[in-house]
Amino acid sequence: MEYYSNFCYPKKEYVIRNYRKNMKGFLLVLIVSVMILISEITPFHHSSSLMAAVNNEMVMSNVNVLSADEVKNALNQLDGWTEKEGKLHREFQFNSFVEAFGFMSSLALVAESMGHHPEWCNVYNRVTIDLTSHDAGGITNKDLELAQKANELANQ
Ligand SMILES: C[C@H](O)[C@H](O)[C@H]1CNC2=NC(N)=NC(=O)C2=N1
Repeated sequence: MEYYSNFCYPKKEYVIRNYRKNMKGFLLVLIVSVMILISEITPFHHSSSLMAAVNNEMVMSNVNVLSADEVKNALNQLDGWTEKEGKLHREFQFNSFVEAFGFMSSLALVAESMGHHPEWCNVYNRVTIDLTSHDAGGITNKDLELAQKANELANQ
């Protein structure tokens, strides 16, 4: 009975205040949960998956393997690039390792933003690049695009 004396037991107002505080927290959690639930079932959610579908469509439309003639014609516009073992191939030479590596860093960012990555090799001031689209199983427009970007970056 000592334990329940006025001295130890929290005052009535304190209990009520704490209860209200807890209720506030509970309501907040409830509101956030309902908001998450609503966002999952409203068109906002669908529109984001719609955008993903549109993006995917754009990516997919770019992955047709080019014919031998198409590659040959495209190579006429691409300085320094040849076709080697079914891949676009070029060797770049720079004045130093730092320049070569700077070029690779810049092109790496372009490649990442395109979701398309080169096979490449760096020895001191030389960077050898081979481009093919692994998913499509041959050379595609994405390889031409990346080759063009590589030329632009190397000429800067
Ligand atoms: C899922 C991802 O986007 C694909 O695997 C990408 C990644 N980078 C790629 N890079 C290259 N060169 N060819 C691909 O087919 C390829 N596919």
